[in-house]
Amino acid sequence: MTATFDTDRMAAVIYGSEKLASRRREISAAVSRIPELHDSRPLPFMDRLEKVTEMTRKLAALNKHLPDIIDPNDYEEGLHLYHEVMGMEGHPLALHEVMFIPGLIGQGSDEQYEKWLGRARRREIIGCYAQTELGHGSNLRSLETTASYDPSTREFIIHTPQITALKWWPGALGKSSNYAIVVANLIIRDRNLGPHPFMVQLRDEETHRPLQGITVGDIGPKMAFNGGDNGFLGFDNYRIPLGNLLNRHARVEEDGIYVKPPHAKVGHSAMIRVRSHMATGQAWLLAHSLIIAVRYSAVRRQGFLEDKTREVKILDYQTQQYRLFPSIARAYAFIFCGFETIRLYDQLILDVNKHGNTSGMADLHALTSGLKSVVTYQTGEGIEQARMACGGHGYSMASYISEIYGVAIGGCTYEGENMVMLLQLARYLVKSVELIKNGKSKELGPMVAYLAEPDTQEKTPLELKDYVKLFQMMSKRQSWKATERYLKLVEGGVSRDVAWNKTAVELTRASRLHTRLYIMETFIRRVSSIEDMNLRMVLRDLVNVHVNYELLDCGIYLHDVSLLDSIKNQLYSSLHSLRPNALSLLDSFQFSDIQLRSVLGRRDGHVYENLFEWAKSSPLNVSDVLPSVDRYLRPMMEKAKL
Ligand SMILES: CC/C=C\C/C=C\C/C=C\C/C=C\CCCCC(=O)SCCNC(=O)CCNC(=O)[C@H](O)C(C)(C)COP(=O)(O)OP(=O)(O)OC[C@H]1O[C@@H](n2cnc3c(N)ncnc32)[C@H](O)[C@@H]1OP(=O)(O)O
Ligand SMILES: Cc1cc2nc3c(=O)[nH]c(=O)nc-3n(C[C@H](O)[C@H](O)[C@H](O)COP(=O)(O)OP(=O)(O)OC[C@H]3O[C@@H](n4cnc5c(N)ncnc54)[C@H](O)[C@@H]3O)c2cc1C
Repeated sequence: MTATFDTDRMAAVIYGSEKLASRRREISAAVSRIPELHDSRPLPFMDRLEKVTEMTRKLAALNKHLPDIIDPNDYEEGLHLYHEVMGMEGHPLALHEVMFIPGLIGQGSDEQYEKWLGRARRREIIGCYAQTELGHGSNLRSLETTASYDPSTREFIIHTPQITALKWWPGALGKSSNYAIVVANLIIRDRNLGPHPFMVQLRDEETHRPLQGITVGDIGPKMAFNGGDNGFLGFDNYRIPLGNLLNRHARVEEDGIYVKPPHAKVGHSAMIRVRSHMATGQAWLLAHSLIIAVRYSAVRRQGFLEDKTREVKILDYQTQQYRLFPSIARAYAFIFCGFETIRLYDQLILDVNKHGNTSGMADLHALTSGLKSVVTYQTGEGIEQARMACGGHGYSMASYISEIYGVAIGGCTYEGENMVMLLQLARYLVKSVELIKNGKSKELGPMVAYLAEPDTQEKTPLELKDYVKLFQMMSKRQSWKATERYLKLVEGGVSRDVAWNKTAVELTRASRLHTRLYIMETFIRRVSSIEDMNLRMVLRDLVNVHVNYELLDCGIYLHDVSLLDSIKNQLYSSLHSLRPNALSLLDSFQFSDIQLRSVLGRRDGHVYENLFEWAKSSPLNVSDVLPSVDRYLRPMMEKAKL
């Protein structure tokens, strides 16, 4: 089937500009010409140590070639080059770029930039972000690592009081990093001032050996990210200079006077940054799995429809379309709302760092808390459907989908466990409903203004604005229902914390609906703004799939469920309309075969030949008879014959 649009033009919409889309193609082509930058053999055949070694080898090769391929100051070009060469299984600089440098920029003073930023950017030093501990990840107020100020030497003494205080999980900490931003409780004269970020040298810059007072190592294999070295870290009264407290916002004077930051949570900026980028990051993972599944579904033939002389492409089955197409729509929706969220984050950082204005922090915290939770969960769902859509071959590592899944669902946990983050958004929603109840609707932010709208009669949606209206109504009702349940318990004498816990499931439901509404609205807004009518029409088909699917999926929140019948029909017809463009919508992401690392999803479509070659290359097939057969199996069978 031929698509009705040009994938290069769609790539420009996905990546935000013609220039970036074409630079991405050039970068992929450049990488394809440099064998040193390719995996030396398929990653799924490697054990953990080989993977870590391979990632480190490629990283060093990349560092060498990087200035010939990209403008080192161009963040987007760099990101693409990394995805292409390093893939998704982790590497020594994984946290350096994502949290260490941004953490230093967000929390460090100009003087501290002078000291460490240039060195970090040149990669003279490698850093990570060490916050989570063995005993606590979500509840930052219970972190146990301490940084006690000693005015006599103008130093902080960093200490791990017990095993639960060991830092545990930080990416690239175990074996690669020689520096870390360590989050520890600042203690001045026995007063605990809460978690603060400190720049800490962990290893000798010459020998790479841990410094005296530091215990550091790798935490072992994980569901994914096994090319990376997530680590543990302990401190035994380890001293660092006063100047190592990252002090753009909070300061300690030499005599121990504490100058507090303009907002209690301003030190969380590195986390907010990653959360703001997660929608685009997850969209990219979802699109990876979908292109594999849709390419395969356009080649695989199984069973018959009308024509009994030729088996049908499995992509023509309505169930296959229902399994895959709503996720294509979500991948696009996540990309578009992700870009909008990144813009909001960039604006906030400018406001905070340049103008000391922290007024937007609560809004962005609420938004990104909900967004990271919904997007990671739905991405996991979509990838798992993509795997099942490939039948048995999806289960093989040749598809690479299980690796993508493992990486993606890490996002449900890191950067704030999803339930915990949904409950953060819920606090914001409850406060908003309380404002309305107290006659202060004017104080509501624009994203929650709909919570004050009166209920109207539900009617079959015909235009996009009708879908938004229905979704707003469902979301509003759930926020009110959860708030009223919570307040009733409080009014009945239950403590706020216990009442909150007794309402928590309803609260998370409210957060999900609010976030899904935001995703839907940004998707519609972006598609409506596209000038190229041809592209806009294709994306409009995608939006139709999205709004109908989302509404059906949330149908239990409607009062009049009879509406669902017409929505079902609209969904089935929009799946059918999308079929001719489904593959090209994914081709528009322009992932190269090198980047995809999937034998099943290669562009050439020679699925069976490629799978056979892959199987033949398995290390188990190097000899016809394995030593284990000689050692155990044959003797066992011989014995049975006696
Ligand atoms: C460019 C590329 C970037 C990303 C690429 C995309 C994908 C990534 C690819 C690969 C992944 C690689 C690496 C993964 C890296 C993972 C790194 C980590 O996981 S780092 C560790 C992360 N840890 C967490 O996220 C911990 C989660 N917990 C918290 O954040 C907090 O504890 C909490 C749950 C938010 C609660 O905070 P706290 O206990 O401090 O606050 P209180 O309960 O006291 O709440 C008081 C009040 O403050 C509000 N609040 C909390 N946080 C913020 C904030 N950041 N901003 C504004 N306001 C905040 C809170 O809501 C309360 O408000 P109130 O209701 O009182 O009004
Ligand atoms: C791949 C990966 C990479 C990571 N990288 C880093 C890194 O670079 N640096 C770093 O510092 N950390 C990192 N982490 C750690 C990560 O940030 C934490 O694991 C995460 O914040 C969750 O905390 P936790 O493990 O303590 O889970 P817990 O908080 O113990 O969660 C366990 C369960 O308890 C529930 N729960 C907890 N609190 C509440 C509550 N208040 N209300 C309701 N339910 C609750 C959760 O919903 C969950 O179901 C990484 C983790 C992973 C998986």
